[in-house]
Parts: sequence; C-alpha cells; structure tokens
Amino acid sequence: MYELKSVHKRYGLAKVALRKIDLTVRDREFLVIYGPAGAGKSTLLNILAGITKPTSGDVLRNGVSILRVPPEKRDAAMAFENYALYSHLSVGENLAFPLKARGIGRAEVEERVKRISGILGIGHLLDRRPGFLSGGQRQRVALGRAIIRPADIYLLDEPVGHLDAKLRHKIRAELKALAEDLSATVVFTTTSSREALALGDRVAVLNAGKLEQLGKPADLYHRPANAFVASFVGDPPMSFISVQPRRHDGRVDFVTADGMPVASLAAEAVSDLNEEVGSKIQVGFRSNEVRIAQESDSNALRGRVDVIENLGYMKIALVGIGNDQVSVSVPAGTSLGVGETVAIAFPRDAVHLFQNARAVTHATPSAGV
Ligand SMILES: Nc1ncnc2c1ncn2[C@@H]1O[C@H](COP(=O)(O)OP(=O)(O)OP(=O)(O)O)[C@@H](O)[C@H]1O
Repeated sequence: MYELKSVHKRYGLAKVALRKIDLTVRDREFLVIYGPAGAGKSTLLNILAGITKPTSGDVLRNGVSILRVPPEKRDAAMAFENYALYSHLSVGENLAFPLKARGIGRAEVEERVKRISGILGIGHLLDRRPGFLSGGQRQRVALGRAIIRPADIYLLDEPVGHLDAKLRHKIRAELKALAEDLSATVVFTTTSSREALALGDRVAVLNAGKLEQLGKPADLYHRPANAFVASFVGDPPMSFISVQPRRHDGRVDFVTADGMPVASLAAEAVSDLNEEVGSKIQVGFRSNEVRIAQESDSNALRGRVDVIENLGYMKIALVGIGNDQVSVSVPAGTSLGVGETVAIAFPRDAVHLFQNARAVTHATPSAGV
C-alpha cells in the first residue's frame, strides 16, 4: 500500500502543481488518475516513483516513509507517454532488457517477450529498431518494457495516448486483464473519461492540483461530489439548469428564471441546501435521464435544438433552455433538426442538485413515481 500524506508540490515560487493531496493506492488495485492537461497527474506519478520530491508532505509504503528512497531502489516500473527506447537495440531486445538486467533466465525472458508482444500486437516487430517504428508502435514497446517485469507498482503515464481509437480500446481491455492476472498494483493516468471509467477499480479526479473526488467509477458517475466532477466524468457531460428554490408544504420546487418548474424534492432530501443570498443553485441531468416529450406535455420544458451529434448507434441533441444547454440521448432513428423547438421531460424527483458547484443531493425517484 502506498500513501500520499498532504503532498504539496510547487515548481519555483508561483506554480502549484499539487495541493495537499491525501491519497492511498491499495495493494493490487488499478487506480486511475484522471484530469485535464496540466492537472498534476505526471507530477503525482513522478512523486510515487521518487523522480520528483514533494515540497511538503510524505509518501509512505506500507506505513514507512520512502521520501529518502531513490527511484532505483523503489520497485516501480514506469511507462511515459513519450518514453525513450534504446535506439541501438531491437524491439525484442528493448523488451527483454529489464528482465536480463534482473538476471532472469533466457527461457523465461523469451516466454515473457512473446506474451507481452502478443498482447500489445507488436510480435511482428521484434527484430526492428525503434527508429523504424511509428509513434503508436513505439508507445506500445515502451508500455511493454514497463509491464514485462514483476514490480511492486506500475506507474503508467498516459501509456496509450498516442494510439488510434481501435487499438486503444483493444489494449485497454488487455491491460486490465493482464493487471488482474498478475495481481498488479497499477496507477494509470489519462485525460479520457471513457478510459478512466473502463479501467479504474477506483478513479481519482484531479483538477488544477486538487483532488476533487476519489471513488469507484459508478460513484463518480452517479454521485459526483461537485459540478466539476459531474461535468468531467461521463460522456456526454452532465447538463445543468440554473434554478431558484420555492418552498411549500414540506417540499422544495426548483424553477427556472422564467418560472418554469424543473424539479420538486421533499424538503428533507435537500436539508443541506441553505438559503444563502446570491448562491448559485443548479439541477443536473445525465443525457439518459432526460427524454424528448410531447409538445402537449404540461410538465415539459421547451427548448431549441442547438446541435445534433450523431454517434451512429444513437444521437445526442444539445437543447438550449434559457441560458443553459441540456444534452439529451435520443435513438439513432429520431428525426430532429437543428433549430427545431422541442419539449424535454425528466423525472422531477430524480435529479442531481448543486449549490455553488457542490453537490447537495443525488435524489433517487420515490416509490411509485
Ligand atoms: N518542471 C516543471 N517546472 C515548472 N512547472 C512544471 C514542471 N513540471 C510541471 N509543471 C507544471 O505543473 C502543472 C502540472 O503538470 P503535470 O505535468 O504534472 O500535469 P499533467 O496533469 O500530467 O498534464 P498532462 O496531461 O498535460 O501531461 C502544469 O501546470 C505544468 O505546467
């Protein structure tokens, strides 16, 4: 088990890359660090590897500080997005290098090179030098070189970032299966929501050096702690409509600035909502929690189709409602045109509610509704 305790990292005087991060990497888990470019993902990985020293805070392995342990004495295998391979060695020799360096016998080296190169689809390239490979092929060799040897922890920094979508999908699945097979502890960084949700036993969402939320993929998706996580995890992102609360008879109704009702929740479900003047209250929806309704539906909100994204198996319509925009998943065969007026409906008591970007509740529908 690895623990980051209040790890803070500043580059120079002004640039804060990590802000007091507390994070545990459990044994044998696949932990994904997910965040936008510049969030601090590589810095966090480099601190676990010992390549970068935190400005303050501690890094523990099984309860003991490893801050003073140099990288070569930490049993961490690393793969970077732009990893330098040995240009004078063939792909096969590059893959075998970490094994030979550890005195592993020839038969086992051959066996492992065969297995890993097969998984990564580079078996036919074993005799080539890195200079004769494409960027995606080089990246697979670098990933192979990291995962080919047994290690206490595998630190993989956007290791499939250069690959095309099909290959990325394939290698993602293989990597997850391999990690499970080897009972490996993996920390994997990505900027892809889909990758984070597909791979992570747990996902840590990092934004501007801050740990926004750490949890299982389903928790992040269904119970985001704040509006950043809600709009960053899941594709399409959660949509928001700005509302004002109206209390009556033990319930709170949420209406738009034009007075259109959006949601209605029991007062006890929103006990954390305070009546702070000037606070921003938003109702959030996933695209599959909303549907196109009949114009005659008195409960529906009226909006205008701004954009239609055709995903082949379905479409995502972006519907403008007042100053907000809501994503709605619709079947592929639905004929909808940009500029068309539509009505949208959703379960009024199954919404995500945020106040000043922090989640107040993720209400589930009451029985019978
Ligand atoms: N050596 C450095 N000196 C100064 N600033 C740095 C240094 N390394 C990183 N930074 C800054 O620290 C922040 C975090 O960088 P980091 O590379 O950890 O982010 P990241 O999430 O891995 O980004 P990416 O996905 O683009 O690789 C960024 O603003 C980056 O510009």
